[in-house]
Amino acid sequence: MRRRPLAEPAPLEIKRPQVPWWVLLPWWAQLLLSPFALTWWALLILVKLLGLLARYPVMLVTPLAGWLLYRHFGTWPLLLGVLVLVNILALWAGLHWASFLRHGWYRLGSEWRRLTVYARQWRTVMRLSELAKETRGREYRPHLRRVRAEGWRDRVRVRMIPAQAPDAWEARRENLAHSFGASSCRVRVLRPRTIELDFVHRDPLNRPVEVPALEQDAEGLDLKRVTVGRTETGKPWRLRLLGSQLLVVGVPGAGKGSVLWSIVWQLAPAVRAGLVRLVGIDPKGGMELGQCPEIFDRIVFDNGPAAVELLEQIAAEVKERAARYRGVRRLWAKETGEPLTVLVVDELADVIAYQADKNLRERATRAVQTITSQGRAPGCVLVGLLQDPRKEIVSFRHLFNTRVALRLDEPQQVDMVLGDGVRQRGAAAHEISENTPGVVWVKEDGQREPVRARAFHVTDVNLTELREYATATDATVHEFPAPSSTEGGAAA
Ligand SMILES: Nc1ncnc2c1ncn2[C@@H]1O[C@H](COP(=O)(O)OP(=O)(O)OP(=O)(O)O)[C@@H](O)[C@H]1O
Repeated sequence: MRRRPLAEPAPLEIKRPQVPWWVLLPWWAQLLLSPFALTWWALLILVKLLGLLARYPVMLVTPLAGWLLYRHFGTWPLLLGVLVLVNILALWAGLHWASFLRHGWYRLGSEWRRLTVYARQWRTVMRLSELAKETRGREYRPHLRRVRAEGWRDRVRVRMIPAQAPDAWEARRENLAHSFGASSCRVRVLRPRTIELDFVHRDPLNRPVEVPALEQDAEGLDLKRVTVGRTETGKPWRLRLLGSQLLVVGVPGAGKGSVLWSIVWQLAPAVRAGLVRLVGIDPKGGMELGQCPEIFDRIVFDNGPAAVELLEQIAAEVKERAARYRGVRRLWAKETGEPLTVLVVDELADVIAYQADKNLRERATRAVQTITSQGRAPGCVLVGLLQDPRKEIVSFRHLFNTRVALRLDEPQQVDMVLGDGVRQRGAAAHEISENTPGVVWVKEDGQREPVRARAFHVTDVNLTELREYATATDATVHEFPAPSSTEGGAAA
């Protein structure tokens, strides 16, 4: 009788050995193909070497030049060469620190960090974080492209593997940051299949940005590029006011006030010169705008009938100006002979959503919609501040073409404020620290990339200065040219 085995044999758990196809060719065919194969390999090695040279030019060329100098001329010329190089670099740094940092120090830093951090660990991190995939014996691994170190962050460009989406990287941001020794990691989509990872080491916006001195006249002010703070790359944060409608959203204490006062601060010379007219509504009883009411032409401190009437007057002004400009000009300019109207509504929701009187609420909503949808060309700008960006509160967010997200609670709120896909490009407003009020993510229509910036820190002392400035009597008033006969005729 046959005895049954005690246990089933385990399935064979080894990989089938794979041999290259050319091994199976007859020897004469291999001999015939060998010159082509050798040329191919030589070309491959050459391309690899050129690739290395392109990635590490400073780190390869400098020692190579030193070695050649030493071989041909000896030790002293080498030392002399090193001395000359050090002096040139010191002179460069002394004369133009910014360009030395950008093209010298950061260039070397990029190569160094690529070699010692990213290239060294790339394969392991990709495999362990399951961003590399294996199928039918072949491994697909995301490709490490350009690395740029900028001191506070490293920008690492990556080509994703087929069938991969940026979401996979979004979900592993923490893992990647820890693996590469950064404090956080942002994912930005550059184009199909190519993303850029920002490995942030420190926040360049962790210190408040001081307000500049008040300008005495409005000569240098460009209403399409009003500087209201500094971006994380160290450049001025410029907001487009002319031709814009602005929505500023943030949780309480996020620093909405600083965005608002930075705008007013920079507009003050134009207000004094009569080029800009500021109108304000502060439903919180003047807690915010009441700090410097003198700068406003008209101001209302509640969300009742007075606020609604003011909104309706501005909406009527929009329509009247639009009728006059029709066929004459496409956008407000100084030459129209009338000021740009900037309407600031602190806590917009109090006027259009929380007002208990349905009639007032609806009238306010209609007026705000008219201003935001038609106000751009006739020179009426709405700066609306908001805590809650939900659709039930403001259903016409799309009418604001510049959107500023301060600190928010949830990722969904970021999408509501900045629009779909902007968070995927790195604008993580829900991750702004409580310790950095005034830090924002801004998205302007027509600009692909969102910008991270910090508004000026406008203190109580600055606001006192602004009050004095607004009430000073020695201001130079801008002389508007007489409106052209066509515009005047249309108005009549
Ligand atoms: N840009 C900034 N730089 C430094 N500190 C700031 C900045 N903006 C605001 N702060 C500080 O953060 C705190 C809250 O700011 P602010 O009152 O402007 O917030 P808010 O969003 O307007 O709050 P709320 O909705 O309650 O009015 C204040 O103490 C202010 O000094």
